[in-house]
Amino acid sequence: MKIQLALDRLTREQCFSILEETADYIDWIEIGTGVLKEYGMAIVREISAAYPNKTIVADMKTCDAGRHEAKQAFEAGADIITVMAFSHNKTIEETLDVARQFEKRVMVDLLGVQTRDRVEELHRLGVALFCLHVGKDMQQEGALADSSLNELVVGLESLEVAIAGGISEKTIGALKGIDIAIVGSSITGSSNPQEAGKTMKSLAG
Ligand SMILES: O=C(CO)[C@H](O)[C@H](O)COP(=O)(O)O
Repeated sequence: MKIQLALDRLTREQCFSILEETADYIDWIEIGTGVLKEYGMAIVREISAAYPNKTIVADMKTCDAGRHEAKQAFEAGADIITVMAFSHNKTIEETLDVARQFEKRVMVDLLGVQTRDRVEELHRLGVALFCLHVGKDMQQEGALADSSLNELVVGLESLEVAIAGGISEKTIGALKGIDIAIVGSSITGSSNPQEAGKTMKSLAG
């Protein structure tokens, strides 16, 4: 399983310092939505230039104006952008179209999606990378990401599946059938991000 490190609620300096400590243990770098709102596409340009061998995920959480936002992020160096599952189909189609032009990818964030109907529809539209997601605010009520979320996508062909939502050293080992574990605060909030990243990588297998 790959590790996607989510850089959320951090300054530019903290992002770079954590990346320096953890780069050996992570596969994909996610520039979190809050970091994008603070620093814009400049930080996508900086991180993609500093880490040319990593896959750069810009957590745009796009839900409208898909063509524009996808172009903006891909031009800045993102390899993958996130788009919300509830977006209009036109938004999904346009982001997929731009991704094809740039030879990049779209990850559709299933935050809030509870039934397979929408997932199947998105799959028919050409979505091949999904993120099962328990949001930060849901986590405050005790919800955490686990393999049961996989029911939303199981059986759909030619998919890669990521999962996010409070993944920790205690839970990562039980994530069955998942391709990418998105880990944020368990690493970025640790007093020793390097050690936390190393442990996560070894538990991810
Ligand atoms: O997309 C996100 C929030 O919307 C986060 O990147 C994701 O939840 C991972 O962070 P954490 O491990 O701290 O939950």
